[in-house]
Amino acid sequence: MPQLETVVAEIAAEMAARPDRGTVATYIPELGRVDPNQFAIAVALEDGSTVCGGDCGTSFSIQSVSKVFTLTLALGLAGDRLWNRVGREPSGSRFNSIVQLEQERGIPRNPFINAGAIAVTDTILSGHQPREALGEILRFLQFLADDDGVHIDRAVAASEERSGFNNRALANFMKGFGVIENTVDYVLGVYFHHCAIAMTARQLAKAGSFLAHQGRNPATGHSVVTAERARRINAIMLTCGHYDGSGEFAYRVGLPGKSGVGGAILAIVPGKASVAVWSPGLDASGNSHLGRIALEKLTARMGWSVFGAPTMADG
Ligand SMILES: NC(=O)CC[C@H](N)C(=O)O
Repeated sequence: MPQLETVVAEIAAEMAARPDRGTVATYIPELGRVDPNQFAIAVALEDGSTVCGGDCGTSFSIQSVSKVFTLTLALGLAGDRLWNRVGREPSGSRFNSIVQLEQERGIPRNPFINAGAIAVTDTILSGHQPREALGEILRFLQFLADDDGVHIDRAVAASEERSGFNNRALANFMKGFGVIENTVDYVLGVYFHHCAIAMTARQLAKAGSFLAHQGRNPATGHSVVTAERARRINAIMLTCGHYDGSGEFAYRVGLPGKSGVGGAILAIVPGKASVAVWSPGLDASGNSHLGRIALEKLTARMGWSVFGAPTMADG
């Protein structure tokens, strides 16, 4: 097996040189200003070390990758009752689609599409002021990354607040079905701000590490969730983490993963590593174009797919 350091350096160099970079999201205007010529990869390992390549110290908007962490918090608060208001099936639809909600009585298909994540945020908000709920989410990420530098990008949050008509439609529609309990504007305020959390690839890889190691963060020694819960979150990441691109991601990369429209992907190699990649240009499903290609190369070269190591016949 090649050395991880060599593979990461090669991938960072290959990605920096590629002309095809995808298209940055513009429906949140502030994200449209990000330079697509950036790429970062960080691999957090069981011994607490992190192997990095590219723009690893640059903060980016984690967007929907935050939904892995809000799901973790909401399961901690509500346990399996959470599944009464959000499903666990892939949607096969775009991340912000509304069509299934009417047919399925306002219950979103899974916690990673926008509707599902808004319902999860509503669960975290219950019994709190919006500011407190947001503080809980931010502190959870700082705790997991073991780094107080994790912060909220207020300009991105304000930009989404101004342009989030689709999410307002989803939240109001669910409120009409009685699925959202709190004031819609409060729920959306917390949702927009947790999507606007900014992290570096190194911080994000470390924050995801508990999912690779049976619920325990190896860098800090903290038990975050039970092994069973970590396994189940990974299962939902594998089946739903890339929206209507989830099948393609499983086929090409073969890892539980969660993407965001800021161009980040968090991918989990169970028992081995937590990997964060970031490149702002997206593919047609709204997932990082080069991020996915980089992960495909990493899993192939390291033999890290959960579906089995490559053989000589793979070439
Ligand atoms: N896929 C994403 O990252 C979507 C998150 C974004 N904040 C939205 O709600 O549209």
